[in-house]
Amino acid sequence: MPGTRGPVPVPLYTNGGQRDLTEEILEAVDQQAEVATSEKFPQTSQAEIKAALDRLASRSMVEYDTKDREEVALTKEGQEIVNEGSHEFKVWDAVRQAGRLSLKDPSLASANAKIGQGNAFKLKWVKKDGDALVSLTESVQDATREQLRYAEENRTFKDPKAQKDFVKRKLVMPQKVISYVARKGQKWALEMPVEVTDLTAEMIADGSWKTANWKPYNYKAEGAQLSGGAFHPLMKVRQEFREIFFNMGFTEMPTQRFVDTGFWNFDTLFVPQQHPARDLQDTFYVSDPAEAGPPGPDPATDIALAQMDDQDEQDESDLPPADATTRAKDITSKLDYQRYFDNVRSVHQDGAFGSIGYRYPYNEAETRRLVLRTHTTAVSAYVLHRLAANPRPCRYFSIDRVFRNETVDATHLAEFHQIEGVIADFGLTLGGLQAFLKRFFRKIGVPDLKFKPAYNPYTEPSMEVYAWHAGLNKLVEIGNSGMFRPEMLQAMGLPEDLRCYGFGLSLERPTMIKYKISNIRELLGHKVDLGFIERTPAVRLDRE
Ligand SMILES: N[C@@H](Cc1ccccc1)C(=O)O
Repeated sequence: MPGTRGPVPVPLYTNGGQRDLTEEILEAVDQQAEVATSEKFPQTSQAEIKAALDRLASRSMVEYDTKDREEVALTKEGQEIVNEGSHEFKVWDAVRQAGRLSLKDPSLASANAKIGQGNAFKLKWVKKDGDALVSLTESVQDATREQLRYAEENRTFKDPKAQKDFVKRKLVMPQKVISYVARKGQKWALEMPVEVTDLTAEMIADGSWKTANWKPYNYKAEGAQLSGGAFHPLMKVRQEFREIFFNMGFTEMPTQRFVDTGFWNFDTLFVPQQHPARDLQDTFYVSDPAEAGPPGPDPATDIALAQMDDQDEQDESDLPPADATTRAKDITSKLDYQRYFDNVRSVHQDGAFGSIGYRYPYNEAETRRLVLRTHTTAVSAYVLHRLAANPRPCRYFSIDRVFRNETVDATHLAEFHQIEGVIADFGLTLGGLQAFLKRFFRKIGVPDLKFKPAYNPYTEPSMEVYAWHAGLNKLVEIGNSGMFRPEMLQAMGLPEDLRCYGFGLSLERPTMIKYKISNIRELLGHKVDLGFIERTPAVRLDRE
């Protein structure tokens, strides 16, 4: 019944009847113009006092200043002297009680007793008499003990020189003490008003929101930590690279096949079957099952590829668009895997397409062996072979895992991510590859490349790509590249004048540089700090 009800009472004060520090501070400030809180609340920690003062200061109820001063606290030894007397006092006391105290007496053996003895001589409290000590006075004034007693009570010395001396003797320790001096603030009140934080329907209806004591918004408060999924830094950098590739007209290759055959991983790329890269020390072989069937189409890859690719073809064709499965099958039907296999064997064994071959007996069993792919070029070979169904200029890329049987150290793991690009076109030249690489690396903020001739079994010429590393002050290798060999492409059934660039680099290297990580195990593996993964911000490659 609006109108019949009075304003909703907004409780002004609260704290459940419990006395707390804020209340005590308010009371103290009410009684005294200025309150030195550390003296007023000697039992309360400075951190608690500060928290209470901050609560009051944020409401302008009090103001406070921070003061720090130096105090001394007794060490264990200093406390002992206060309790029992100084070392020299103890020596004198023992001598006095004994009348004569033999120098060999066990009570004079300790290090402290030696110090005490020396001091007692200096003070003329005792003297040597033959092989014993005798007292020279009936009573003494133990100044060391008195000074320490004063320091215990007052946390300081009367004489600053004495303080220095006592610190040096490790009888007291200096300490910095922070304290606060509080006084009334602009909105002084003896009790903490309740601050309203929620606007309710009632407050709007009865107008009490106008006079309510609103809690000011704290712009300095940090937001609550979000918990939830987070992209791995590698995936963030991968996304940057993907966007660069997409912007440059590349299509992404499906790379879900971590296990591949010797055929696609090595043979199609003319890595000879005896090549050291194929050794157990370098490559992980799968033992169960150890072999695949003969080389042939992989429907999963084909359909994924058809989903992303062949859009241009579709656009140009008069036929209604077919679904990816149909298109994948259509492409497969135009490919002759047996002939391709025979061609690969011929190039290895006897030479073909202008190549003299490696001239060794080709072992078919090696082609079927299952391996964890050692490079994503295995996928590029598969995709290039499919291009033979419809040879045309195209650009493909992939960014995914590869596996190598390497000794794990600060910069190497047994698996890493390879970024790979492939460009097929008619009449490509090596100069064009260099120009492309310069453009590509400029987009990720790496100018001024250097190229060094290199060797890959599947590219000729091949070039390692180097860039100047300002931090290390030297050229560092950042990638590998080349033009795929004609006997590789022609064996696939691609036309003679269709040429192909290939290049690859690791994803880990730019990621480690961007996130300033020097040990790869901070990025991958069981030692990774999940907090780091969760909190790392996205990076931007310095895209053009
Ligand atoms: N596969 C090469 C990269 C590469 C790809 C294509 C052509 C040339 C080189 C590597 O592992 O380093």
